[in-house]
Amino acid sequence: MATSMTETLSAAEPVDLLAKFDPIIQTREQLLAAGVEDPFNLVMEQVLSPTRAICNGRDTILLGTYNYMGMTFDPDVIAAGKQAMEDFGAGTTGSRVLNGTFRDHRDVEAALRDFYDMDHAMVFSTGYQANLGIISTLAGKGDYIILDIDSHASIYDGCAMGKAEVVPFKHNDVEALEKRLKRIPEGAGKLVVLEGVYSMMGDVAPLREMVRIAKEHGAMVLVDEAHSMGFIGEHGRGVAEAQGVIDDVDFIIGTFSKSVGTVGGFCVSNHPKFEVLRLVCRPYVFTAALPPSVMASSATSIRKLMHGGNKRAHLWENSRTLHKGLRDLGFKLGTDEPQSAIIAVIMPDLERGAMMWEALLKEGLYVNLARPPATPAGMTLLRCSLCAEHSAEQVQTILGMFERAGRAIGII
Ligand SMILES: Cc1ncc(COP(=O)(O)O)c(C=O)c1O
Repeated sequence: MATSMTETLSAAEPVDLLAKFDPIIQTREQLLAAGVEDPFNLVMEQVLSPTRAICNGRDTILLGTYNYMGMTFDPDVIAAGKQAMEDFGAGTTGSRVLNGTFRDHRDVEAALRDFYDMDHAMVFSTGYQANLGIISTLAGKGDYIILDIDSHASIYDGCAMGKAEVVPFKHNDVEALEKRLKRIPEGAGKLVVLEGVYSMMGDVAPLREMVRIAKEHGAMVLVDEAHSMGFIGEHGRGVAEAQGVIDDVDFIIGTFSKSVGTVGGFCVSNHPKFEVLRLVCRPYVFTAALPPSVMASSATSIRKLMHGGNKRAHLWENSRTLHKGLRDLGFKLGTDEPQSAIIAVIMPDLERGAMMWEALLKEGLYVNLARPPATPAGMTLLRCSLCAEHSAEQVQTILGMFERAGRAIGII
């Protein structure tokens, strides 16, 4: 006898594939029940400048964006995007290897080659996809990826996709890296993956020593410079440049979603066979290319970043002032000295971190509430990221807000 469709569907109770996330749902509900505003429900209703926005109805200083160089509102960056949208339309509707390569995709890759003084540049839809694509394509089954344990999720996902053997080492520990490299079988393919600046704590990698050790052991080196492009190093090329090892790095990964102020990701390299990656890298081939407007804005921004000397100096000044001010107030910080534009304020626990985050928001300050699993060692952080457009007065205002909120919550 034939069973009806409804009977068949109601016969078996489905295993709820979302049930494994119950602890996350509970933590969130506890915080909401304690009256803490939902950090995931923040809406930028109007953006007034790179450093100010109306968020959830409040005029707010932005101290938690990656708009390090304030390029989102640069008039030339906006004009280039508008013009490209008029000339080429809103989107590409195709992969780079089919109908998705427009004039501005070529141009942004030329801008990247000039910026890094490298032979090859390949643009992806995001930095996440750049790591996913480049790492999974370079290192596959039988190869080894030796990576800092605090690496960004996109690096881990790239490793998982490629199925290489993953060998993590203790964060920023040169000896641990060497030990791991020594254990890898002779003749195996090896890719050492590092970041210039680690985005949770804002600390910088000892690339000079690490790149040397990697090379001594016959490994290729990839450095993700997402959080250093534009303001670290003599030409803003990042930590590898600042530490004098950029010529020994095989692949640099970067993103447009931070200093460049748009969206997109990239890899630059001097490797003579680099261009083959365009044919074999799945997250490059099997997705639509970014709109020409985004590419034109990005190219303009990158070229302006090449001449960003004064802005860089001001960003560093802001970073030093905020770091010293917070330390003097008694906050526990992620680094002893400011090493980048990110300053991590370590909270005693998630609950007080969330309360502090909310108190700051009520003061009119937005910072990132960073929590496990994104953070190292289960820490809760209030992550402050500075912009070259923050004025000296704004930095003082920010310190006043931290002082009031910190005293109200009892953290200082
Ligand atoms: C180190 C690092 N790599 C890659 C990415 C991904 O960049 P995107 O936002 O372009 O996907 C990020 C984003 O935060 C990052 O911090």
